[in-house]
Amino acid sequence: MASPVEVKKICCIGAGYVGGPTCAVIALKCPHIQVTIVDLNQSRIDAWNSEDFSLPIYEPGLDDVVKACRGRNLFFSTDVNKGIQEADLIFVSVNTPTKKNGVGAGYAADLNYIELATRQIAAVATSSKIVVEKSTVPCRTAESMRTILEANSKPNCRFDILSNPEFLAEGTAIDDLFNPDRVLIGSLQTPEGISACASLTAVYANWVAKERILNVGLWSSELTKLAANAMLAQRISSINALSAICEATGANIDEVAHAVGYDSRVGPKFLKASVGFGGSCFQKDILNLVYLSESLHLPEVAAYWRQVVEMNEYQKNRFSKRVVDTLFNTITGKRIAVLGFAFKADTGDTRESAAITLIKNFLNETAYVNVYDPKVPHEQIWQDLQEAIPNKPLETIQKQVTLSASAMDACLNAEAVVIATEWKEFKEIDWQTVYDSMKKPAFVFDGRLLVDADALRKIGFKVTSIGRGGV
Ligand SMILES: NC(=O)c1ccc[n+]([C@@H]2O[C@H](COP(=O)([O-])OP(=O)(O)OC[C@H]3O[C@@H](n4cnc5c(N)ncnc54)[C@H](O)[C@@H]3O)[C@@H](O)[C@H]2O)c1
Ligand SMILES: O=c1ccn([C@@H]2O[C@H](COP(=O)(O)OP(=O)(O)O[C@H]3O[C@H](CO)[C@@H](O)[C@H](O)[C@H]3O)[C@@H](O)[C@H]2O)c(=O)[nH]1
Repeated sequence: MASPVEVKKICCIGAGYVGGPTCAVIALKCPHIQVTIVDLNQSRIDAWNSEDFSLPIYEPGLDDVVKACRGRNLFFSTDVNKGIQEADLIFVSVNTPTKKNGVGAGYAADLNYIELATRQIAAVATSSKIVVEKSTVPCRTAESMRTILEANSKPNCRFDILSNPEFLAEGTAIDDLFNPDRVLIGSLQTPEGISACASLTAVYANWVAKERILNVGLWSSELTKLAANAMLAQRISSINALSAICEATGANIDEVAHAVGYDSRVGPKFLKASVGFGGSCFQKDILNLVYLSESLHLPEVAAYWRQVVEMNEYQKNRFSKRVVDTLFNTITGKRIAVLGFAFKADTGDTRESAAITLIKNFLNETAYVNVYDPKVPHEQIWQDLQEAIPNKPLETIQKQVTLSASAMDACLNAEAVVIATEWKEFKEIDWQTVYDSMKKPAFVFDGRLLVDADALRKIGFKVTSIGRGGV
Protein backbone atom coordinates (compact mmCIF):
# COMPACT_ATOMS: atom_id res chain seq x y z
CA MET A 1 0.00 0.00 0.00
CA ALA A 2 1.27 3.53 -0.87
CA SER A 3 1.79 5.50 2.36
CA PRO A 4 -1.39 7.44 3.20
CA VAL A 5 -1.41 11.22 2.72
CA GLU A 6 -1.88 13.12 5.97
CA VAL A 7 -4.91 15.32 5.47
CA LYS A 8 -4.18 18.95 6.42
CA LYS A 9 -6.74 20.89 4.41
CA ILE A 10 -10.29 19.82 3.66
CA CYS A 11 -12.71 21.50 1.28
CA CYS A 12 -16.41 20.64 1.33
CA ILE A 13 -18.43 21.55 -1.77
CA GLY A 14 -22.01 22.21 -0.60
CA ALA A 15 -22.87 24.08 2.60
CA GLY A 16 -26.27 22.46 3.14
CA TYR A 17 -27.82 20.22 5.81
CA VAL A 18 -25.03 17.67 5.38
CA GLY A 19 -21.93 19.60 4.33
CA GLY A 20 -22.40 22.31 6.99
CA PRO A 21 -22.85 20.21 10.15
CA THR A 22 -20.54 17.36 9.03
CA CYS A 23 -17.56 19.53 8.22
CA ALA A 24 -18.17 21.86 11.18
CA VAL A 25 -17.86 18.80 13.43
CA ILE A 26 -14.68 17.67 11.62
CA ALA A 27 -13.24 21.15 12.26
CA LEU A 28 -14.20 20.93 15.94
CA LYS A 29 -12.73 17.45 16.45
CA CYS A 30 -9.62 18.05 14.30
CA PRO A 31 -8.21 21.46 15.23
CA HIS A 32 -5.05 20.64 13.24
CA ILE A 33 -7.05 20.43 9.98
CA GLN A 34 -8.22 23.53 8.10
CA VAL A 35 -11.76 23.05 6.86
CA THR A 36 -13.31 25.30 4.22
CA ILE A 37 -16.95 24.83 3.25
CA VAL A 38 -17.83 26.35 -0.10
CA ASP A 39 -21.14 26.94 -1.85
CA LEU A 40 -22.39 28.82 -4.89
CA ASN A 41 -25.29 30.20 -2.87
CA GLN A 42 -24.11 33.58 -1.57
CA SER A 43 -26.96 34.08 0.90
CA ARG A 44 -26.35 30.66 2.44
CA ILE A 45 -22.65 31.42 2.91
CA ASP A 46 -23.50 34.88 4.31
CA ALA A 47 -25.77 33.20 6.88
CA TRP A 48 -23.01 30.73 7.89
CA ASN A 49 -20.71 33.75 8.34
CA SER A 50 -23.30 35.97 10.07
CA GLU A 51 -22.06 37.81 13.15
CA ASP A 52 -25.06 36.80 15.25
CA PHE A 53 -24.80 33.16 14.14
CA SER A 54 -28.20 33.10 12.44
CA LEU A 55 -27.15 30.00 10.56
CA PRO A 56 -29.03 28.91 7.41
CA ILE A 57 -30.27 25.70 9.04
CA TYR A 58 -31.72 25.00 12.46
CA GLU A 59 -30.06 22.08 14.18
CA PRO A 60 -29.75 21.77 17.97
CA GLY A 61 -26.13 22.32 19.11
CA LEU A 62 -24.88 23.41 15.69
CA ASP A 63 -24.33 27.04 16.64
CA ASP A 64 -22.06 26.02 19.54
CA VAL A 65 -19.91 23.97 17.17
CA VAL A 66 -19.67 26.80 14.65
CA LYS A 67 -18.96 29.34 17.41
CA ALA A 68 -16.08 27.20 18.67
CA CYS A 69 -14.23 26.96 15.35
CA ARG A 70 -15.38 29.55 12.81
CA GLY A 71 -12.41 31.78 11.97
CA ARG A 72 -10.05 29.33 13.72
CA ASN A 73 -9.93 26.32 11.40
CA LEU A 74 -13.43 26.52 9.91
CA PHE A 75 -14.22 28.85 7.02
CA PHE A 76 -17.25 29.41 4.78
CA SER A 77 -16.76 30.87 1.33
CA THR A 78 -18.19 31.19 -2.17
CA ASP A 79 -14.70 30.90 -3.66
CA VAL A 80 -15.11 27.30 -4.79
CA ASN A 81 -11.96 27.28 -6.95
CA LYS A 82 -9.69 28.43 -4.14
CA GLY A 83 -11.20 25.87 -1.78
CA ILE A 84 -10.56 23.09 -4.31
CA GLN A 85 -7.01 24.20 -5.10
CA GLU A 86 -5.88 24.40 -1.49
CA ALA A 87 -7.36 21.12 -0.24
CA ASP A 88 -5.82 17.64 -0.04
CA LEU A 89 -9.25 16.11 0.46
CA ILE A 90 -12.55 17.31 -1.01
CA PHE A 91 -16.00 16.26 0.15
CA VAL A 92 -18.67 16.53 -2.53
CA SER A 93 -21.80 17.24 -0.56
CA VAL A 94 -24.11 18.76 -3.14
CA ASN A 95 -27.81 18.04 -3.56
CA THR A 96 -28.96 14.98 -5.53
CA PRO A 97 -32.73 15.51 -5.87
CA THR A 98 -35.11 13.26 -7.79
CA LYS A 99 -35.01 14.04 -11.50
CA LYS A 100 -37.96 16.14 -12.66
CA ASN A 101 -37.54 15.71 -16.44
CA GLY A 102 -36.10 13.33 -19.00
CA VAL A 103 -35.16 9.68 -18.64
CA GLY A 104 -35.98 8.37 -15.17
CA ALA A 105 -38.04 11.47 -14.26
CA GLY A 106 -39.75 11.00 -10.90
CA TYR A 107 -37.37 8.21 -9.85
CA ALA A 108 -33.71 8.60 -10.78
CA ALA A 109 -31.36 10.91 -8.90
CA ASP A 110 -30.45 14.12 -10.70
CA LEU A 111 -26.67 13.89 -10.85
CA ASN A 112 -26.17 17.21 -12.57
CA TYR A 113 -24.84 18.95 -9.43
CA ILE A 114 -22.42 16.07 -8.79
CA GLU A 115 -21.17 16.21 -12.35
CA LEU A 116 -20.71 19.99 -12.33
CA ALA A 117 -18.80 19.86 -9.03
CA THR A 118 -16.63 17.00 -10.36
CA ARG A 119 -15.87 18.87 -13.57
CA GLN A 120 -14.96 21.95 -11.54
CA ILE A 121 -12.52 19.90 -9.43
CA ALA A 122 -10.92 18.52 -12.61
CA ALA A 123 -10.71 21.97 -14.18
CA VAL A 124 -9.08 23.86 -11.32
CA ALA A 125 -7.06 21.29 -9.32
CA THR A 126 -3.33 21.73 -9.71
CA SER A 127 -2.29 18.96 -7.29
CA SER A 128 -3.48 15.46 -6.37
CA LYS A 129 -6.69 15.16 -4.37
CA ILE A 130 -8.73 12.60 -2.54
CA VAL A 131 -12.31 13.19 -3.72
CA VAL A 132 -15.01 11.92 -1.39
CA GLU A 133 -18.64 11.33 -2.36
CA LYS A 134 -20.60 12.54 0.64
CA SER A 135 -23.87 13.03 -1.23
CA THR A 136 -26.23 10.08 -1.58
CA VAL A 137 -25.77 8.73 -5.09
CA PRO A 138 -26.78 5.70 -7.16
CA CYS A 139 -24.50 2.69 -7.16
CA ARG A 140 -21.42 3.17 -9.42
CA THR A 141 -21.52 6.99 -9.51
CA ALA A 142 -17.90 7.01 -8.32
CA GLU A 143 -16.98 5.37 -11.62
CA SER A 144 -18.49 8.28 -13.60
CA MET A 145 -16.70 10.75 -11.34
CA ARG A 146 -13.40 8.95 -11.92
CA THR A 147 -13.89 8.97 -15.70
CA ILE A 148 -14.56 12.72 -15.67
CA LEU A 149 -11.62 13.47 -13.38
CA GLU A 150 -9.14 11.29 -15.25
CA ALA A 151 -10.18 12.61 -18.66
CA ASN A 152 -9.59 16.19 -17.55
CA SER A 153 -6.71 16.01 -15.10
CA LYS A 154 -3.40 17.82 -15.50
CA PRO A 155 0.00 16.07 -15.39
CA ASN A 156 1.04 15.09 -11.85
CA CYS A 157 -2.55 15.35 -10.59
CA ARG A 158 -4.02 12.09 -9.35
CA PHE A 159 -7.51 11.68 -8.03
CA ASP A 160 -8.55 8.93 -5.67
CA ILE A 161 -12.27 8.56 -5.14
CA LEU A 162 -13.91 7.41 -1.94
CA SER A 163 -17.52 6.93 -0.98
CA ASN A 164 -18.36 8.13 2.52
CA PRO A 165 -22.15 8.38 2.77
CA GLU A 166 -23.66 10.34 5.62
CA PHE A 167 -26.13 8.77 8.05
CA LEU A 168 -27.02 11.76 10.25
CA ALA A 169 -30.67 12.47 10.84
CA GLU A 170 -31.92 16.06 11.00
CA GLY A 171 -32.75 17.29 14.46
CA THR A 172 -30.08 15.05 16.00
CA ALA A 173 -27.30 15.77 13.50
CA ILE A 174 -24.70 16.98 15.99
CA ASP A 175 -25.21 14.07 18.34
CA ASP A 176 -25.18 11.64 15.41
CA LEU A 177 -21.91 13.13 14.16
CA PHE A 178 -20.30 13.10 17.62
CA ASN A 179 -21.34 9.48 18.27
CA PRO A 180 -22.01 7.77 14.94
CA ASP A 181 -23.25 4.17 14.90
CA ARG A 182 -20.73 3.75 12.11
CA VAL A 183 -18.68 5.69 9.61
CA LEU A 184 -18.67 3.95 6.24
CA ILE A 185 -15.79 4.43 3.81
CA GLY A 186 -15.82 2.70 0.43
CA SER A 187 -12.76 2.54 -1.78
CA LEU A 188 -11.40 0.65 -4.73
CA GLN A 189 -9.47 -2.31 -3.40
CA THR A 190 -6.26 -1.19 -5.13
CA PRO A 191 -3.14 -0.07 -3.19
CA GLU A 192 -3.98 3.58 -3.99
CA GLY A 193 -7.64 3.17 -3.04
CA ILE A 194 -6.75 1.51 0.25
CA SER A 195 -4.21 4.24 0.98
CA ALA A 196 -6.79 7.01 0.33
CA CYS A 197 -9.19 5.15 2.59
CA ALA A 198 -6.55 5.13 5.33
CA SER A 199 -6.15 8.93 4.99
CA LEU A 200 -9.86 9.54 5.54
CA THR A 201 -10.04 6.91 8.28
CA ALA A 202 -7.30 8.84 10.13
CA VAL A 203 -9.48 11.99 10.06
CA TYR A 204 -12.46 10.24 11.67
CA ALA A 205 -10.22 8.35 14.09
CA ASN A 206 -9.70 11.68 15.90
CA TRP A 207 -13.00 11.02 17.65
CA VAL A 208 -14.63 7.83 16.34
CA ALA A 209 -13.57 4.42 17.70
CA LYS A 210 -11.71 2.37 15.06
CA GLU A 211 -14.17 -0.51 15.22
CA ARG A 212 -16.98 1.84 14.18
CA ILE A 213 -15.15 2.89 11.01
CA LEU A 214 -16.09 0.36 8.35
CA ASN A 215 -13.97 0.01 5.23
CA VAL A 216 -15.71 -1.66 2.29
CA GLY A 217 -15.67 -1.65 -1.51
CA LEU A 218 -16.89 1.45 -3.37
CA TRP A 219 -20.07 -0.05 -4.77
CA SER A 220 -21.05 -1.65 -1.47
CA SER A 221 -20.67 1.70 0.24
CA GLU A 222 -22.85 3.52 -2.30
CA LEU A 223 -25.52 0.83 -2.15
CA THR A 224 -25.45 0.63 1.65
CA LYS A 225 -26.67 4.23 1.92
CA LEU A 226 -29.72 3.52 -0.25
CA ALA A 227 -30.29 0.20 1.53
CA ALA A 228 -30.13 1.77 5.02
CA ASN A 229 -32.72 4.41 4.16
CA ALA A 230 -34.94 1.93 2.36
CA MET A 231 -34.97 -0.41 5.36
CA LEU A 232 -35.66 2.39 7.85
CA ALA A 233 -38.53 3.72 5.72
CA GLN A 234 -39.82 0.19 5.25
CA ARG A 235 -40.19 -0.17 9.02
CA ILE A 236 -42.28 3.00 9.15
CA SER A 237 -44.49 1.89 6.27
CA SER A 238 -44.89 -1.51 7.94
CA ILE A 239 -46.00 0.01 11.23
CA ASN A 240 -48.24 2.49 9.39
CA ALA A 241 -49.86 -0.34 7.46
CA LEU A 242 -50.54 -2.04 10.80
CA SER A 243 -51.94 1.24 12.17
CA ALA A 244 -54.77 0.98 9.62
CA ILE A 245 -55.58 -2.50 10.91
CA CYS A 246 -55.50 -1.19 14.49
CA GLU A 247 -58.00 1.55 13.68
CA ALA A 248 -60.35 -0.99 12.12
CA THR A 249 -60.08 -3.53 14.95
CA GLY A 250 -59.65 -1.50 18.14
CA ALA A 251 -56.05 -2.65 18.69
CA ASN A 252 -53.61 0.05 19.81
CA ILE A 253 -50.61 0.60 17.51
CA ASP A 254 -48.35 1.84 20.32
CA GLU A 255 -48.99 -1.36 22.27
CA VAL A 256 -48.42 -3.50 19.17
CA ALA A 257 -45.19 -1.64 18.26
CA HIS A 258 -43.92 -1.85 21.83
CA ALA A 259 -44.57 -5.57 22.07
CA VAL A 260 -43.18 -6.35 18.60
CA GLY A 261 -40.12 -4.16 19.21
CA TYR A 262 -39.39 -5.97 22.45
CA ASP A 263 -38.17 -8.87 20.33
CA SER A 264 -34.44 -8.22 20.22
CA ARG A 265 -34.37 -9.36 16.59
CA VAL A 266 -36.75 -6.51 15.68
CA GLY A 267 -35.71 -3.79 18.15
CA PRO A 268 -37.74 -0.79 19.31
CA LYS A 269 -36.56 2.03 17.03
CA PHE A 270 -38.36 3.40 13.98
CA LEU A 271 -41.64 1.78 14.89
CA LYS A 272 -43.55 4.97 15.70
CA ALA A 273 -46.74 5.10 13.66
CA SER A 274 -47.25 8.49 12.09
CA VAL A 275 -49.09 10.51 9.54
CA GLY A 276 -46.32 9.43 7.11
CA PHE A 277 -42.60 9.85 6.78
CA GLY A 278 -41.16 12.97 5.18
CA GLY A 279 -37.75 14.51 4.75
CA SER A 280 -35.47 14.98 1.81
CA CYS A 281 -34.08 11.45 1.85
CA PHE A 282 -36.41 8.50 2.36
CA GLN A 283 -38.68 8.92 -0.64
CA LYS A 284 -35.89 10.14 -2.90
CA ASP A 285 -33.55 7.30 -2.02
CA ILE A 286 -36.17 4.57 -2.31
CA LEU A 287 -37.27 5.87 -5.71
CA ASN A 288 -33.62 5.83 -6.65
CA LEU A 289 -33.43 2.18 -5.59
CA VAL A 290 -36.59 1.44 -7.57
CA TYR A 291 -35.01 3.01 -10.64
CA LEU A 292 -31.79 1.08 -10.11
CA SER A 293 -33.74 -2.19 -9.80
CA GLU A 294 -35.66 -1.46 -12.98
CA SER A 295 -32.48 -0.57 -14.85
CA LEU A 296 -31.07 -3.91 -13.74
CA HIS A 297 -34.21 -5.69 -15.08
CA LEU A 298 -35.42 -6.66 -11.62
CA PRO A 299 -39.09 -5.59 -11.79
CA GLU A 300 -40.17 -7.60 -8.72
CA VAL A 301 -37.46 -5.95 -6.62
CA ALA A 302 -38.53 -2.54 -7.93
CA ALA A 303 -42.20 -3.25 -7.09
CA TYR A 304 -41.27 -4.37 -3.58
CA TRP A 305 -39.52 -1.11 -2.72
CA ARG A 306 -42.04 1.08 -4.57
CA GLN A 307 -44.72 -0.23 -2.25
CA VAL A 308 -42.95 1.41 0.74
CA VAL A 309 -43.52 4.83 -0.86
CA GLU A 310 -47.04 3.96 -1.97
CA MET A 311 -47.94 2.93 1.58
CA ASN A 312 -46.65 6.29 2.78
CA GLU A 313 -48.85 8.18 0.30
CA TYR A 314 -51.78 6.03 1.37
CA GLN A 315 -51.13 6.87 5.03
CA LYS A 316 -51.12 10.64 4.44
CA ASN A 317 -54.31 10.52 2.36
CA ARG A 318 -55.97 8.04 4.72
CA PHE A 319 -55.34 10.40 7.63
CA SER A 320 -56.79 13.42 5.78
CA LYS A 321 -59.84 11.36 4.86
CA ARG A 322 -60.32 10.33 8.48
CA VAL A 323 -60.39 14.03 9.41
CA VAL A 324 -63.10 14.73 6.83
CA ASP A 325 -65.11 11.61 7.76
CA THR A 326 -65.00 12.44 11.46
CA LEU A 327 -66.04 16.05 10.89
CA PHE A 328 -69.41 14.78 9.62
CA ASN A 329 -68.15 14.14 6.09
CA THR A 330 -67.55 17.76 5.20
CA ILE A 331 -64.96 20.37 6.07
CA THR A 332 -66.17 22.97 3.60
CA GLY A 333 -65.84 26.39 5.20
CA LYS A 334 -64.55 24.86 8.47
CA ARG A 335 -61.37 26.13 10.12
CA ILE A 336 -58.66 23.56 10.85
CA ALA A 337 -55.54 24.30 12.89
CA VAL A 338 -52.48 22.40 11.63
CA LEU A 339 -49.80 22.25 14.31
CA GLY A 340 -46.38 21.68 12.78
CA PHE A 341 -45.16 22.08 9.23
CA ALA A 342 -41.61 20.64 9.46
CA PHE A 343 -41.19 16.99 8.42
CA LYS A 344 -40.18 16.10 11.99
CA ALA A 345 -39.49 17.91 15.25
CA ASP A 346 -36.29 19.85 15.94
CA THR A 347 -35.73 20.90 12.36
CA GLY A 348 -36.94 23.77 10.20
CA ASP A 349 -36.74 21.53 7.11
CA THR A 350 -40.01 20.99 5.26
CA ARG A 351 -38.91 18.83 2.35
CA GLU A 352 -41.57 16.16 1.66
CA SER A 353 -43.29 17.03 4.93
CA ALA A 354 -46.57 15.17 5.48
CA ALA A 355 -48.10 18.50 6.58
CA ILE A 356 -47.93 19.73 2.98
CA THR A 357 -50.09 16.85 1.71
CA LEU A 358 -52.57 17.26 4.58
CA ILE A 359 -53.01 20.98 3.98
CA LYS A 360 -53.32 20.45 0.23
CA ASN A 361 -56.09 17.91 0.86
CA PHE A 362 -57.87 20.22 3.32
CA LEU A 363 -57.74 23.11 0.84
CA ASN A 364 -59.11 20.82 -1.83
CA GLU A 365 -62.11 20.25 0.44
CA THR A 366 -62.44 24.08 0.65
CA ALA A 367 -61.60 24.28 4.35
CA TYR A 368 -59.76 27.20 5.98
CA VAL A 369 -56.42 26.27 7.52
CA ASN A 370 -54.39 27.97 10.25
CA VAL A 371 -50.78 26.80 10.32
CA TYR A 372 -48.23 27.14 13.10
CA ASP A 373 -44.67 25.82 13.25
CA PRO A 374 -42.06 27.08 15.72
CA LYS A 375 -39.11 26.92 13.29
CA VAL A 376 -40.28 27.03 9.69
CA PRO A 377 -40.09 30.54 8.16
CA HIS A 378 -43.36 31.81 6.71
CA GLU A 379 -41.89 32.33 3.23
CA GLN A 380 -40.98 28.64 3.19
CA ILE A 381 -44.56 27.62 3.97
CA TRP A 382 -45.93 29.81 1.17
CA GLN A 383 -43.33 28.44 -1.24
CA ASP A 384 -44.14 24.82 -0.35
CA LEU A 385 -47.89 25.32 -0.67
CA GLN A 386 -47.50 27.10 -3.98
CA GLU A 387 -45.36 24.22 -5.30
CA ALA A 388 -47.83 21.63 -4.01
CA ILE A 389 -50.83 23.40 -5.58
CA PRO A 390 -49.46 24.83 -8.83
CA ASN A 391 -52.90 25.30 -10.39
CA LYS A 392 -53.94 27.90 -7.76
CA PRO A 393 -52.38 31.38 -7.60
CA LEU A 394 -50.71 32.15 -4.28
CA GLU A 395 -53.28 34.88 -3.53
CA THR A 396 -56.05 32.27 -3.70
CA ILE A 397 -54.14 29.95 -1.38
CA GLN A 398 -53.58 32.86 0.99
CA LYS A 399 -57.33 33.45 1.21
CA GLN A 400 -57.72 29.96 2.66
CA VAL A 401 -54.54 29.72 4.76
CA THR A 402 -53.49 31.83 7.75
CA LEU A 403 -50.00 31.55 9.24
CA SER A 404 -50.28 31.88 13.01
CA ALA A 405 -47.77 33.23 15.51
CA SER A 406 -48.42 30.54 18.13
CA ALA A 407 -50.20 27.22 18.57
CA MET A 408 -52.78 29.02 20.69
CA ASP A 409 -53.49 31.54 17.91
CA ALA A 410 -53.81 28.77 15.34
CA CYS A 411 -56.45 26.97 17.41
CA LEU A 412 -58.60 30.03 18.08
CA ASN A 413 -62.13 29.47 16.68
CA ALA A 414 -61.01 26.29 14.93
CA GLU A 415 -63.25 23.23 14.70
CA ALA A 416 -60.36 20.82 14.67
CA VAL A 417 -56.67 20.65 15.60
CA VAL A 418 -54.42 18.41 13.52
CA ILE A 419 -51.00 17.54 14.96
CA ALA A 420 -48.69 17.04 12.00
CA THR A 421 -45.25 17.39 13.64
CA GLU A 422 -44.22 16.06 17.04
CA TRP A 423 -42.87 19.34 18.47
CA LYS A 424 -42.54 18.99 22.24
CA GLU A 425 -44.32 22.30 22.80
CA PHE A 426 -47.56 20.81 21.39
CA LYS A 427 -47.52 18.26 24.18
CA GLU A 428 -47.21 21.04 26.72
CA ILE A 429 -49.95 23.36 25.41
CA ASP A 430 -52.58 24.44 27.90
CA TRP A 431 -55.20 22.24 26.25
CA GLN A 432 -58.00 23.52 28.51
CA THR A 433 -57.48 27.06 27.17
CA VAL A 434 -57.32 25.69 23.62
CA TYR A 435 -60.60 23.87 24.21
CA ASP A 436 -62.28 26.97 25.57
CA SER A 437 -61.23 28.97 22.48
CA MET A 438 -62.48 26.43 19.90
CA LYS A 439 -65.86 25.79 18.25
CA LYS A 440 -67.74 22.82 19.72
CA PRO A 441 -67.59 19.94 19.38
CA ALA A 442 -63.82 20.44 19.42
CA PHE A 443 -61.78 17.77 17.65
CA VAL A 444 -58.11 16.79 17.94
CA PHE A 445 -56.48 14.57 15.30
CA ASP A 446 -53.13 13.33 16.55
CA GLY A 447 -50.99 12.30 13.60
CA ARG A 448 -47.97 11.73 15.82
CA LEU A 449 -49.32 9.91 18.88
CA LEU A 450 -48.03 12.88 20.84
CA VAL A 451 -50.76 13.92 23.26
CA ASP A 452 -52.47 12.11 26.11
CA ALA A 453 -55.75 11.31 24.36
CA ASP A 454 -57.57 10.32 27.55
CA ALA A 455 -56.61 13.56 29.33
CA LEU A 456 -57.88 15.54 26.35
CA ARG A 457 -61.13 13.55 26.30
CA LYS A 458 -61.63 14.47 29.96
CA ILE A 459 -61.45 18.15 28.98
CA GLY A 460 -64.15 17.51 26.41
CA PHE A 461 -62.24 17.03 23.16
CA LYS A 462 -63.16 14.38 20.63
CA VAL A 463 -59.80 12.75 19.94
CA THR A 464 -58.71 10.65 16.98
CA SER A 465 -55.19 9.22 17.01
CA ILE A 466 -53.27 7.31 14.34
CA GLY A 467 -53.55 3.60 14.95
CA ARG A 468 -56.30 3.75 17.56
CA GLY A 469 -60.04 3.77 17.61
CA GLY A 470 -61.24 7.39 17.67
CA VAL A 471 -63.52 9.97 19.31
N1 LIG B 1 -30.38 16.28 4.63
C1 LIG B 1 -29.97 15.19 5.25
O1 LIG B 1 -30.32 14.94 6.40
C2 LIG B 1 -29.05 14.21 4.55
C3 LIG B 1 -28.48 13.18 5.30
C4 LIG B 1 -27.62 12.28 4.67
C5 LIG B 1 -27.33 12.43 3.30
N2 LIG B 1 -27.90 13.44 2.60
C6 LIG B 1 -27.50 13.60 1.20
O2 LIG B 1 -26.49 14.63 1.16
C7 LIG B 1 -26.59 15.40 -0.05
C8 LIG B 1 -26.76 16.87 0.30
O3 LIG B 1 -27.99 17.01 0.99
P1 LIG B 1 -28.36 18.38 1.74
O4 LIG B 1 -29.62 18.11 2.48
O5 LIG B 1 -27.16 18.90 2.45
O6 LIG B 1 -28.65 19.32 0.47
P2 LIG B 1 -28.78 20.90 0.45
O7 LIG B 1 -29.62 21.23 -0.73
O8 LIG B 1 -29.16 21.41 1.80
O9 LIG B 1 -27.27 21.42 0.18
C9 LIG B 1 -26.59 21.23 -1.02
C10 LIG B 1 -25.79 22.50 -1.30
O10 LIG B 1 -24.91 22.26 -2.41
C11 LIG B 1 -24.76 23.49 -3.11
N3 LIG B 1 -24.20 23.22 -4.44
C12 LIG B 1 -24.77 22.52 -5.45
N4 LIG B 1 -23.91 22.46 -6.49
C13 LIG B 1 -22.80 23.13 -6.12
C14 LIG B 1 -21.56 23.40 -6.77
N5 LIG B 1 -21.28 22.95 -8.01
N6 LIG B 1 -20.63 24.13 -6.10
C15 LIG B 1 -20.88 24.59 -4.85
N7 LIG B 1 -22.03 24.36 -4.19
C16 LIG B 1 -22.97 23.62 -4.82
C17 LIG B 1 -26.16 24.06 -3.12
O11 LIG B 1 -26.14 25.46 -3.37
C18 LIG B 1 -26.66 23.70 -1.70
O12 LIG B 1 -26.45 24.76 -0.78
C19 LIG B 1 -27.76 14.78 -0.82
O13 LIG B 1 -27.24 13.83 -1.72
C20 LIG B 1 -28.58 14.09 0.26
O14 LIG B 1 -29.31 13.01 -0.25
C21 LIG B 1 -28.74 14.34 3.19
O1 LIG C 1 -40.54 5.72 13.98
C1 LIG C 1 -40.52 6.66 13.17
C2 LIG C 1 -39.33 7.33 12.82
C3 LIG C 1 -39.41 8.37 11.90
N1 LIG C 1 -40.58 8.73 11.35
C4 LIG C 1 -40.62 9.82 10.34
O2 LIG C 1 -39.70 9.50 9.31
C5 LIG C 1 -39.17 10.69 8.73
C6 LIG C 1 -37.65 10.65 8.72
O3 LIG C 1 -37.17 10.72 10.05
P1 LIG C 1 -35.63 10.54 10.40
O4 LIG C 1 -35.12 9.32 9.75
O5 LIG C 1 -35.50 10.63 11.85
O6 LIG C 1 -34.99 11.87 9.78
P2 LIG C 1 -34.09 12.16 8.47
O7 LIG C 1 -33.35 13.41 8.75
O8 LIG C 1 -34.92 12.08 7.25
O9 LIG C 1 -32.99 10.96 8.46
C7 LIG C 1 -33.05 9.86 7.57
O10 LIG C 1 -32.54 10.21 6.31
C8 LIG C 1 -31.18 10.70 6.36
C9 LIG C 1 -30.84 11.16 4.97
O11 LIG C 1 -30.41 10.15 4.13
C10 LIG C 1 -30.28 9.59 6.87
O12 LIG C 1 -28.93 10.04 6.90
C11 LIG C 1 -30.74 9.16 8.27
O13 LIG C 1 -29.93 8.08 8.73
C12 LIG C 1 -32.20 8.74 8.20
O14 LIG C 1 -32.69 8.44 9.50
C13 LIG C 1 -39.74 11.84 9.57
O15 LIG C 1 -40.84 12.40 8.90
C14 LIG C 1 -40.17 11.17 10.85
O16 LIG C 1 -41.20 11.86 11.50
C15 LIG C 1 -41.76 8.07 11.70
O17 LIG C 1 -42.83 8.40 11.19
N2 LIG C 1 -41.70 7.06 12.61
